[in-house]
Amino acid sequence: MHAITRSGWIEVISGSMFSGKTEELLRRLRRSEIAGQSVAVYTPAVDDRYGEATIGSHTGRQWEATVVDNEGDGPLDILDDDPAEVVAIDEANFFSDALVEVCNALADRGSRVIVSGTDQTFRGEPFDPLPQLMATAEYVDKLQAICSVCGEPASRNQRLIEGEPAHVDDPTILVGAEESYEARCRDCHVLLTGDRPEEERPFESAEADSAND
Ligand SMILES: Nc1ncnc2c1ncn2[C@@H]1O[C@H](COP(=O)(O)OP(=O)(O)O)[C@@H](O)[C@H]1O
Ligand SMILES: Cc1cn([C@H]2C[C@H](O)[C@@H](COP(=O)(O)O)O2)c(=O)[nH]c1=O
Ligand SMILES: [Zn+2]
Repeated sequence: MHAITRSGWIEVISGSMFSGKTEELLRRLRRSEIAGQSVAVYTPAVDDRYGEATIGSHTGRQWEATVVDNEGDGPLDILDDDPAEVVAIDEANFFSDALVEVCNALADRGSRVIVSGTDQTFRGEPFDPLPQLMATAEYVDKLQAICSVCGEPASRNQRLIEGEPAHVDDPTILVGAEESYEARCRDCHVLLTGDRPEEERPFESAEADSAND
């Protein structure tokens, strides 16, 4: 916390998938631990890629975490825990907007809050609640990966279903890594649009169905 005001602050680490967000989060946590600060790490229940109670990078580094219900008011549970000096929340893109309130309440109480998450959906649209977190934070780092097609810096998340670009109507949430996503630049990012025959839809999209009602 700040010495004079005793308030904390929010740091956001964002950018495309594979850009090193989790590695950077783990680096900051290791440094906090070396400094002898108390650290609490949270991960959403939806993301079980690295085992339930850990956060993990694409290179295999891990850190123990508390699993939090990411839906609705679930993130508010974090406020019931004793406030740690450093509070880290990974995969912020899976949480509801309640996470913004939680991060601000923790910072008001004096914690250094480090939030990591990708800021764009596979469509290239803002991925809530990252825009709100980035606007409220004191510090924002936006990282880029390497475009899998051309090798330029990559800001976008290319979703691939059975090797083919995803369709604009596909659901927003699809947990995954290399098997379903690539980092791509603006120029190489591809999104299928237009009508598709029912049998070519790789999976049912609740969002598309409700939009068609
Ligand atoms: N296209 C890519 N661009 C950059 N790094 C990549 C790419 N694909 C795989 N990687 C690996 O992913 C690591 C970053 O992993 P991670 O921190 O988990 O990223 P993020 O949390 O942003 O998804 C890199 O250090 C590199 O080893
Ligand atoms: C673009 C996009 C991503 N996701 C999911 C896929 C992964 O499980 C995470 C991002 O992980 P990372 O640590 O940033 O590599 O988000 C999604 O559900 N929908 C999307 O549009
Ligand atoms: Zn490219």
